[in-house]
Amino acid sequence: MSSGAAAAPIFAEGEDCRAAWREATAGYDEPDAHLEILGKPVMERWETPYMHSLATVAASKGGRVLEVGFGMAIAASKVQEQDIEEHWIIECNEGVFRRLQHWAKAQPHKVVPLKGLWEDVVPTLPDGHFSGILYDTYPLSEDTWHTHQFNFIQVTARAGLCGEELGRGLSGRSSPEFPNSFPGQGHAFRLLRPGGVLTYCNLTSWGELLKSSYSDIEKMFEVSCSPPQSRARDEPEPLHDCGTHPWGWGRAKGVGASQTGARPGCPLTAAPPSPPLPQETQLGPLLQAGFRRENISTSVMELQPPPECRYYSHPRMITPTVLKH
Ligand SMILES: C[S@@+](CC[C@H](N)C(=O)[O-])C[C@H]1O[C@@H](n2cnc3c(N)ncnc32)[C@H](O)[C@@H]1O
Repeated sequence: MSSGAAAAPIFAEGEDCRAAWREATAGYDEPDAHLEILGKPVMERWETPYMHSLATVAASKGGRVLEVGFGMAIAASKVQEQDIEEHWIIECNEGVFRRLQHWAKAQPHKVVPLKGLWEDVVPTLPDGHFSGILYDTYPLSEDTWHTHQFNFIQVTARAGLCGEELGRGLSGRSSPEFPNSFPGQGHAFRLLRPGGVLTYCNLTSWGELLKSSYSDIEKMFEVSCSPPQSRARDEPEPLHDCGTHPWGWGRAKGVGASQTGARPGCPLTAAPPSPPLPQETQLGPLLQAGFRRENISTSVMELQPPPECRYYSHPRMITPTVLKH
């Protein structure tokens, strides 16, 4: 790959691959070292130790594991080596899904392949169904490049609900659109049983942030922020800006008020937080979804990507472990 290609941004301004992604060719190369879809570097074999780290966390509680995004089956194969009962996998691309079906036939533990965008499949899955979740999909548009994982993690916002109601989960009612999505619970939190574990990544985002904004990968994940002290222990993090994080998270493109159903006149929108945090802060959405700070940890591994990798050049990679109490 030329250095020109290496320097090109992964997404051009306004680029949106959503409509074409499902039918697009899954470009696995001959040594099975790379997967490209619509010219995007979706998955590469050098990530193997990192994928194994994520898979080990996701399978660490045994039971039924949900994996979102199949790619090259690197993580999935590691999950299958663990002491689990079932392995449910969501994948939206046709070619990748065919590979998943073929791969599933040879696995030691039951595989449940689920075809479609996770945004369509996840709301159909029952509450508390999984002991572990591994979320590793791919941004399908420039506007979700840095934030798609938050759509899976953060509290579901519904038009007509003020941020305060959502943050406290007061209404506790589902919507006809998403019968299994309750305001006050993000998808990940809802799907996990108590004691279950979530792990996830967005390397296409994190690789970019580590080029442009951060040199310390743990800082990139956490960014220093202290939750308000006055909150009761069991109370979820309140929202701000009708669906945004109280310290400023959520005003990023794609997760702003228009998407989260902001209600004009919501008193929380009147006072913008200060100082705002960068849009990519990982901790805020996890806390807002109901996970507790003391149950969120990370481990860092050394792994040098090959120089030709377009999306990641940092020599360290971070594995989150997020336990549901
Ligand atoms: C980075 S790869 C996953 C790599 C995998 N963890 C591995 O070890 O090989 C991301 C996968 O997520 C799929 N994907 C992207 N967006 C998705 C969505 N919204 N719903 C379901 N699958 C999605 C892509 O087609 C791709 O196969």
